[in-house]
Amino acid sequence: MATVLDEIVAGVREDLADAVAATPLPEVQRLARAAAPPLDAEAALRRPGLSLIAEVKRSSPSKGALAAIADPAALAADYEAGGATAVSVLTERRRFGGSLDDLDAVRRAVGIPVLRKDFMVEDYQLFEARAHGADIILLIVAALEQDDLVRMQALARDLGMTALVEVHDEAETARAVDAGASVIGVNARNLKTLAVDPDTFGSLAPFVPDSCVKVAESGVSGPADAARYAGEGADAVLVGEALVRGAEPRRAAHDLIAAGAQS
Ligand SMILES: O=P(O)(O)OC[C@@H](O)[C@@H](O)c1c[nH]c2ccccc12
Repeated sequence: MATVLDEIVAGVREDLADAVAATPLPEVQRLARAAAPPLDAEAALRRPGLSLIAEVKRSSPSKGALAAIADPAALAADYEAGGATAVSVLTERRRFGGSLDDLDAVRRAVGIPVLRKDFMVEDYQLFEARAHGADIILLIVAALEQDDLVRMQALARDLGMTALVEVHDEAETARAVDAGASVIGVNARNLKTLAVDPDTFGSLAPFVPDSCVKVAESGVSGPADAARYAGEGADAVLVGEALVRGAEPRRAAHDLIAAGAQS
């Protein structure tokens, strides 16, 4: 039976065919090489203290519409002012309501690294991310064959971007490490069932080498969750829903970082 992840990837592939028809690969490659140089996101994430990757997220497959984000640039600027290390922008259209327009708006608004958060299954999408100013791309191990994971990670590096390699279980963590990932994200949300298990990070962190940046993704509802992940060894937390739903994203970002620093 097709999982949610399979369905999302199928939709992404359909949209991708339209993108390639509109802007063929050689053109998107040219735009990627011509873009302003990428920021060193990995170095930023390695700075002491708990880093926050704050997400611009309109909808999710599990909860539907999360927030009417009228001005993604203003939201991202608030995240930066609150001390976020990087901004994640969901660009997947069908289930998350995102777009490359959101990425462009955020890129213009902030001076910190920007993550293109999408379901990357073709090299084309990496060039496209770079052309739109991304410094970080997401590679979901569960959505990729090992040779694709290895090749796409190398391509991200070649383009000067950082790959955030996402895992959900021990086997995927081993694949990420084998692929030479230097930034590993443990997603507490199972992309097959959409359930969040807050113990996922703590149980997988011991399998992530200390040389890697460890990112705890999903299910952070407030400062206590950020502090817990920091205590379990997270270098960074990736937070979406709690930030977009709140009234004061700048303060909320600040409070998450402060809680991580204390633990
Ligand atoms: O909104 P949350 O629970 O704070 O989660 C943010 C982020 O971890 C989540 O959006 C996410 C993590 N990995 C993904 C992969 C694809 C789409 C979305 C995601």
